[in-house]
Amino acid sequence: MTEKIEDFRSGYVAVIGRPNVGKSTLINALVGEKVSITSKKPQTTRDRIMGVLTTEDAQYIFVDTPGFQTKHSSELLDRMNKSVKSSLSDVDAVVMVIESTGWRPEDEEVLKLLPHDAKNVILAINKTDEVKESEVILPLIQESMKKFAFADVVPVSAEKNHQLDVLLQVIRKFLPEGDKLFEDDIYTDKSPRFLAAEIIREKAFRLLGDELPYGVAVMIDKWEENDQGARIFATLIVNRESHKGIVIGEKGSKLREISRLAREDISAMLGKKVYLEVWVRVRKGWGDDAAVLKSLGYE
Ligand SMILES: Nc1nc2c(ncn2[C@@H]2O[C@H](COP(=O)(O)OP(=O)(O)OP(=O)(O)O)[C@@H](O)[C@H]2O)c(=O)[nH]1
Repeated sequence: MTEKIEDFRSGYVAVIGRPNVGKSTLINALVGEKVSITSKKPQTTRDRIMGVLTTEDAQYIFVDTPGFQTKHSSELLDRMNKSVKSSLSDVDAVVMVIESTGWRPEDEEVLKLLPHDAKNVILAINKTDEVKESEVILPLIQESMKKFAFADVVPVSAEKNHQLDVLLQVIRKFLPEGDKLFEDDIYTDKSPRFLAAEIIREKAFRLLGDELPYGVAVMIDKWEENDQGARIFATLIVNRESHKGIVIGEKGSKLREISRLAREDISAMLGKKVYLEVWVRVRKGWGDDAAVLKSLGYE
């Protein structure tokens, strides 16, 4: 059978929103693969990570963006904000995410990044599972339309997979007609090395909870891989000497647990055995250090 699917569409979709509104969760739910890292702490998505969803009639290439930061300023945050702006050019559709609990000043800041005459911005009102939908959502939609000429507004719950099909149909209208840009089995443009570093960082965030301030980064020092397995050596970089002890934990217990959980996930990702060694190193104020940022890939 060589029946051609009429009107196949494919294009780029930027997902924007302040930290913690659920951008990563939404992309993960849509793409169905773990492409970006979620955590209860804001600012965990530090880079543009693409997830690709191919359906019968469309291919959606999602560009995740870091949360827009307005409160703090350092070189790192500056670069993150620039990355938000650059991800808005060259995309076919923009999905702006807010929470069902309503507009916050930081959401308004994100809105300011959008060109006023943009016709391709869809508002996704996320976490509808957290509110009484019937009472809250309609007024919120009306309020939102006064703030910006959104092309459409879709209430969703990324976590409960609610209304995501509707969101996809709405996005599809903005994608240009054309063939797939990616093969079906490609779901991320990130190297296993990058994803492994993200996994280690996620485990550190999860295990250390509120003990660990934002200043933590992961570097992969060495990566040896063959058909049977991989040997990976990584360093967790923290801001202060006192943070080092927190990450290591009593008799090394925290660091061991971080390594164990990360090893399981990396092994599942690579589909082979993994030996993982994680070290902790102190780097004062790495958030402002251009050289370190560059080595971590934040150009
Ligand atoms: N109840 C509920 N929680 C959600 C939903 N979507 C996301 N969350 C939670 O909200 C928190 C933040 O989600 P993320 O996906 O990390 O948010 P983000 O916008 O990518 O955050 P940054 O990476 O900091 O920019 C996590 O604890 C999610 O589990 C939802 O639909 N319902």
